[in-house]
Amino acid sequence: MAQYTRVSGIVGLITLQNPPVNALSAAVRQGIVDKVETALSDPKVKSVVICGQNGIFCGGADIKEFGPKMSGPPLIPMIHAIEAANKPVVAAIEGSALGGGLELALGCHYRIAHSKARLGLPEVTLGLLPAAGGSQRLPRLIGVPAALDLITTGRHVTAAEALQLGIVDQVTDNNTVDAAVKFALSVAGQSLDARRISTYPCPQPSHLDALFEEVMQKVRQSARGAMAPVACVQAVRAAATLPYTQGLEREKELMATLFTSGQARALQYIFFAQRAVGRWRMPSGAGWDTSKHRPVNKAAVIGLGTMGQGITVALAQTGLSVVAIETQEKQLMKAKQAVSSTLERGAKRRGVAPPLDRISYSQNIQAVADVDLVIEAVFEDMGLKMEVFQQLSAVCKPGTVLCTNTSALDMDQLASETPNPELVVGMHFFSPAHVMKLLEVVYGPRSSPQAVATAMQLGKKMGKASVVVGNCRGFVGNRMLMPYSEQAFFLLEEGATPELVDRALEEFGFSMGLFRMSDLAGLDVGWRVRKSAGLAEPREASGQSARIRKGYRYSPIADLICEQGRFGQKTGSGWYQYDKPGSRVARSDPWLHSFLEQYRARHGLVARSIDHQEVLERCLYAMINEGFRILEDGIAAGPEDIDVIYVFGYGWPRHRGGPMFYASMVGLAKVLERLEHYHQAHPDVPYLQPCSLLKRLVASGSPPVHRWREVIKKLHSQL
Ligand SMILES: C/C=C(\C)C(=O)SCCNC(=O)CCNC(=O)[C@H](O)C(C)(C)COP(=O)(O)OP(=O)(O)OC[C@H]1O[C@@H](n2cnc3c(N)ncnc32)[C@H](O)[C@@H]1OP(=O)(O)O
Repeated sequence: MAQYTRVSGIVGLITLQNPPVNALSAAVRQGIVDKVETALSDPKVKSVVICGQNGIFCGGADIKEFGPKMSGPPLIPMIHAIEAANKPVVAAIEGSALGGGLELALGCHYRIAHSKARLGLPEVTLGLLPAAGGSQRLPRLIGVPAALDLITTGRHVTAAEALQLGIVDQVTDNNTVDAAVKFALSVAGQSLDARRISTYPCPQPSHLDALFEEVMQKVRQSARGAMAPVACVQAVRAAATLPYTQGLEREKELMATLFTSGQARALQYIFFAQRAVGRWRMPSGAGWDTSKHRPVNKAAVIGLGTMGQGITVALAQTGLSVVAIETQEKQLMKAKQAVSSTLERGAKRRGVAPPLDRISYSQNIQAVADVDLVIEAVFEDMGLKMEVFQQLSAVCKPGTVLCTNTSALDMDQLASETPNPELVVGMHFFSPAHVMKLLEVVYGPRSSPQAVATAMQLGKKMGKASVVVGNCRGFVGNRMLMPYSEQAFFLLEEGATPELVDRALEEFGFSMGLFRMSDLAGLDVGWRVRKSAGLAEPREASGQSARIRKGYRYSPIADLICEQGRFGQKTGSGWYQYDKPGSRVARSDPWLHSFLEQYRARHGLVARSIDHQEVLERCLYAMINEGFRILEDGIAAGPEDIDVIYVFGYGWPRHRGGPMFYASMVGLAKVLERLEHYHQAHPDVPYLQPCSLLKRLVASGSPPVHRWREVIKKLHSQL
């Protein structure tokens, strides 16, 4: 797992070999220990180069091997032995040097990087800290503020930034190993006293306490209950205040708490889930490995409202030629200006030229005649979308993939408007589309695997976490949102306030509670959907029937709020009040509280005290229950798909791994028991009735989340 050769007569070359990313598995660590010993004991060898095979230095510790019983040589003494060597050791960094990979490089005496290499300590994103000496060496090398930034965010830096920070000694555009060998020859025999980072004093910034206090506050605010970023700050503080060996002890102590934590498990699960969703499969059996995508060089966006503008920006930033269509001249001009200034701002941030000339604007749909793929993003109205699809079918060249950016409409109905329904898929972007990472790629019964593969490939190119889902009302994300918000409305009827519900959800880790989020998104959107579904009809002001639809419990509270013209932030009031329309600071609203009291009185409801636990159980377990139904219906292929959707698109706290992973951590039997309890109390709420897949999983001993697919497969084969 590590190869050793002697090059240029006196340089020992150690090559890490563990495809695809040369992760530091037990075998690789053993290989490094053995080959370093060989090199150091060979009198002909005067210096050593460490590199990785296939153009990547090292992706860090092998995450798949993490567990209670770790075998193989530990990293800390291995890296220490390299640093203590009496012959210069040079790291030749190509591709990535991440986590343990960078820590290994920091143990070397010199670091040469290729100009395209990326370096970083992303352990925090896996619920860990750089505990192979990284939290102690990096601040000694580049100073406390820069080390805090890298370690608490886990961000990867380019070779150029690494050079500027002082992480690497040289950057090359040529063959990195050749450059490192040349460098190793030049430093052979030189003193290494000044090259061992662990012996450096840690640079002391002025106002050390204030700096740490400020960073800790920032981290606590953005981490929302995540432990790792806090531990990272504590570890760097140890580097700044303690001698190296004591700092290392502190690093070890902090890591011990993180390593076995549920948060680390959740974050590592999400790391693999994000990659697993790329291996998509449709119920027909066709999937990522059997379906070839069509090349997309030119795409069109139809409809330049907020969503269409965001999609246009995202496509242009990906390097595609884009035809942007908007029939209303005034809106076209407004959109052109908005798209251009977003592209200019983004380009300025990245220090590149804005890709303005990649976009052509038109009011005429004929302009899409030669594009490879179209994304329709007009107003959420089936009649309008059908009209657009009919026009597209007449205009587009044969084979053009037609995508609809609907969040809830039936994409199969749209497909039926075209002579080639196999070319139609949904691409559900999230607003703002150039920022939000999630993309739901929706297939209907007639969508071809090639059309799905094309949309998935485009999503990947755009840097989206793209998830393939089946066609149903709300797909996965919005479908699960229905029971979640319904429970929140019921809780208001029973005595809660928006503030109480939001506080419980935010303490759980959501970036925003449901009511604050709804105010931001706009309450009128849901109102329009409920009206078109025949739910939000004007009814008697009081009496049971006002709170019943189709025989089930319904809360008209949100409809009544909308009837008052309270659509959220944009109108200056919704579930909260705002200083003025468009203002973002939500304030508790006495009007809303007295409205709730009057509402309860009118309907004969007696307010009771509701605690955070009930808020979480009712909102989250109802949502999770729907997640199980989605799996049962085959709309999502596995729990990972649902979890990636929730973490990347709905603000679910990443350190809790997504709703389905969370259910497995809580215990499926407990989730089932609480759902049964609440369903007994509210028998007229179907979302609380435990779904049969959940019962089946509990009956089969609540297997871990990665084994649910087996149970689902068995269930489907019996249907
Ligand atoms: C204590 C803890 C210590 C000392 C650590 O080092 S923790 C690990 C820190 N390292 C990381 O967090 C890096 C994780 N990896 C990546 O960011 C990326 O994989 C990459 C930038 C190194 C390469 O990206 P890319 O080319 O896009 O490839 P993929 O991300 O798709 O990965 C390819 C497959 O390799 C698997 N992989 C990647 N890194 C690791 C790892 N450190 N351990 C185990 N396996 C890893 C990844 O899961 C892909 O495999 P599949 O899931 O597709 O089977």
